[in-house]
Amino acid sequence: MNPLQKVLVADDDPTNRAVLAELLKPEYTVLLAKDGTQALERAARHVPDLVLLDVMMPDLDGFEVLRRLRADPRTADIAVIFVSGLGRPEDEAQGLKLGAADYIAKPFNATVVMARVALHLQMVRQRRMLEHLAHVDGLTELANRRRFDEVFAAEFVRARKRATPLSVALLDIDAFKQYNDHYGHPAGDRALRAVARTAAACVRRPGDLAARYGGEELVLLMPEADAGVARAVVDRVRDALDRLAIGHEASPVAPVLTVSAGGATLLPGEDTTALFAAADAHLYRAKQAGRNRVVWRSAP
Ligand SMILES: Nc1nc2c(ncn2[C@@H]2O[C@H](COP(=O)(O)OP(=O)(O)OP(=O)(O)O)[C@@H](O)[C@H]2O)c(=O)[nH]1
Repeated sequence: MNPLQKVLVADDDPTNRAVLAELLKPEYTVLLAKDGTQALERAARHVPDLVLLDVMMPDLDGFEVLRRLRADPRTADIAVIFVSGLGRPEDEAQGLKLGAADYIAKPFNATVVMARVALHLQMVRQRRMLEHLAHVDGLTELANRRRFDEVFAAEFVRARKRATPLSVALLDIDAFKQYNDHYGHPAGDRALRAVARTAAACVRRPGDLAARYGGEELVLLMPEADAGVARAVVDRVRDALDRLAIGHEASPVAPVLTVSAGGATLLPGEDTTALFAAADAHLYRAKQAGRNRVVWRSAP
């Protein structure tokens, strides 16, 4: 049992709240809400792993609270169990149709509540693990290409809607084949992890994403960064790698591991495919021009 998992108990009856809190406290972090409004506010602020939600509450009823939780991206995925005095099958069916994980009728049995809470929290952990595996590259621990594609599509929509800049940079390790040939594949893996860590440490703004696009190619997604800001981020990565000074005796470019980078900032009328292709084309130019440099698409 993970003591850090958070359970929010939302019930207008102080006795019910106290009973549930006492039950849950030894094993979970318990948060309390005395009505629907407070439940929504606490759920958005603390993002609990599970909500035990009363149905009949004075301001917003539990069904409405669940609808609003689902409508807010911050709380949409939180598991909800209804704990309700409405014990008719149609009430239970309505709760489950709205997307509740479970429905417990009052008066409840403490052992059954605890067993169901444990079961649903285990499912939450398993779902998170699957999401992690689906989104994270195993070697570098950066976001993987699938995750990048999802975030790129979402950030593109946001950038268009808000008329804010969106920049993409592709980074490719120079002479990495020679590195592997010279130092061996396990050392190549370590170097790749070091470059990934360095890149991740340099993209620090909320919304920024560093991902492994494939092989020895990383991609940085920088929402709200214009070309100047984004290029400075790539320069930071290159400076940090310089300081790290991972020896590369076999490189024709420098005695240490270097990267080439190509970047582009979204133009009016451009889609994600064209923006990515522009960054890629400029990476190619950086390689052609001798590697160990950044080439950014100039503004038209
Ligand atoms: N160790 C290791 N090597 C990888 C991994 N993914 C890709 N590579 C290697 O990266 C190398 C990429 O080779 P190339 O595409 O020729 O690129 P390069 O040698 O860096 O040449 P330039 O990019 O033109 O400077 C190949 O030897 C791949 O085997 C990985 O996960 N681990």
